[in-house]
Amino acid sequence: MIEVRAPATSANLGSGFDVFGVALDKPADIVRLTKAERTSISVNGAGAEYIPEDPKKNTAGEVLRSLGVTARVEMDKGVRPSSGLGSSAASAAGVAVAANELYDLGLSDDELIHAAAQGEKVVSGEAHKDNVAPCIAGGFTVSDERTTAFDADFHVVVALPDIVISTRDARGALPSSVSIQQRSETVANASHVVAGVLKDDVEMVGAGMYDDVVEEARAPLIEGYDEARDAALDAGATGVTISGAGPALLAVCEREDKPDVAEAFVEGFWNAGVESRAFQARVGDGCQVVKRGR
Ligand SMILES: Nc1ncnc2c1ncn2[C@@H]1O[C@H](COP(=O)(O)OP(=O)(O)OP(=O)(O)O)[C@@H](O)[C@H]1O
Ligand SMILES: N[C@@H](CCO)C(=O)O
Repeated sequence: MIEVRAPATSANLGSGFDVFGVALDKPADIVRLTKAERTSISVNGAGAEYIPEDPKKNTAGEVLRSLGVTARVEMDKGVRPSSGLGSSAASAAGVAVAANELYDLGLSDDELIHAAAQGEKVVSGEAHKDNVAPCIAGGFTVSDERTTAFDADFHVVVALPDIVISTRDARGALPSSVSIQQRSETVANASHVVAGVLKDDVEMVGAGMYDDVVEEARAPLIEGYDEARDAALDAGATGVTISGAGPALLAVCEREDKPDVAEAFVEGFWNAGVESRAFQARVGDGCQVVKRGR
């Protein structure tokens, strides 16, 4: 038996749509794998009632299939599904890491990320890696065919409004083309996110997250987006963006501003008539084996 802690992640960081991601120090899923002749999945915890246990419909089942192994999978969900915090990816990544250990597969991080991304296909129809990569490698990641992981240590606040958005629907809201000017602005902003991570400069990371393509298309799906974003920026956030496909919002800020930013987020949503909760976090590690047994 192998038990793995798989952290929540925040994909995109605004300008890095489908490419950037960060691992968060909380919340996390716990995934337990035991060798078995056929794959079975049981799900408990946050939003378990919305998560299929059929291996063909659960990201975990698809990952095991792509690795060519079978196992009994028990998951305790700490990351609520359809919130924008990489819930489906946490299971996919956790199972990939656990199966690698359980069956001694000897796979590299890049190979595990590729396998975990096959699980994401079950949910959104595409094998994007921007959640599974930081979930496995930790820190800040840049992914296309391969993944580059950077140590990153900055503080964030996450707001979770009482709204449900599926990744599939949020992708359906996107424009099919962008102007050449939007393209160069996005390249500049995304470059500043990477430079900010490398220089440990939260002002630069926050400013670089600005995005007027994906963010503008998705903001109308999140009631209270403008109010919550403006309130968090006024309270000291250096940048605010939709986390993954939403509805969670992610603010980057200095450590000492976290309580004010969290309060401002909740008040901003409240002023728009939307209930929410906010929590303080920081960029953290990827999947960790927490227990080994028989
Ligand atoms: N193991 C799993 N954990 C969570 N959701 C799963 C899992 N397997 C399948 N799903 C389905 O995936 C959907 C949630 O995934 P979705 O990508 O929409 O949200 P998310 O992973 O929380 O957010 P994001 O990718 O935007 O960060 C739900 O419909 C859920 O039933
Ligand atoms: N990059 C993805 C993340 C959600 O899984 C999106 O924004 O659609």
